[in-house]
Amino acid sequence: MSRFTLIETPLSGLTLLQRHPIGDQRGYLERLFCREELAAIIGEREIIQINHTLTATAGTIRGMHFQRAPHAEMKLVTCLTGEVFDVAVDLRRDSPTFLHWHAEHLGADNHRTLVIPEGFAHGFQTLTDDCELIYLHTAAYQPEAEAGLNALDPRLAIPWPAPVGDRSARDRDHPLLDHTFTAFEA
Ligand SMILES: Cc1cn([C@H]2C[C@H](O)[C@@H](COP(=O)(O)OP(=O)(O)O[C@H]3O[C@@H](C)C(=O)[C@@H](O)[C@H]3O)O2)c(=O)[nH]c1=O
Repeated sequence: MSRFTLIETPLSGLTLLQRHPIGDQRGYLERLFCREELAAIIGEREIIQINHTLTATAGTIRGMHFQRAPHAEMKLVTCLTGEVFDVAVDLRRDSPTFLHWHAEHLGADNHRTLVIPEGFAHGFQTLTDDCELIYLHTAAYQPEAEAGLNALDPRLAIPWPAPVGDRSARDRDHPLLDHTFTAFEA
């Protein structure tokens, strides 16, 4: 029995997972990750770090973040409590969808995970209070390799669904892309 359906998105390599919980009278059990079932998208990568975040207030935006090469990583992003508008931006040099974004609602109720490969920036807006996300990472955290896009950059024009709430100082300071921008070394 398959625990996941893999759903392609308009951005090649960016995959949505529909998780299939196994329910009974007590509730359910579901897999958040399975190396064997996800081999087609995970390949030889290994999950080497798992992060958990709590975001207290609806409307908060975190991101858009990525790690530069050679520390680029794949992330599997899951929202276990609450609901978020989750966004990935294609930063791959020469990609036909360069700077295009794709968004999915991830939440406790829809059992969906977004698999964000190397070469994408990631961010989200909380749509409920007390959102808890869990991230599975294939590379170690490297603060010196961290980079970001401004979530409110007009060149990205991401239609955040709720009024923009709290953001970290770092995220507010990410510069806007200018007309000379062609690519990050993501
Ligand atoms: C990501 C990370 C942060 N930290 C520290 C740095 C800082 O003191 C504190 C909070 O970090 P940040 O402000 O970067 O947290 P946050 O803004 O939530 O960063 C996250 O944003 C989303 C959009 C992502 O995609 C994640 O990969 C991650 O970049 O935790 C670690 O120690 N290990 C880690 O792996």
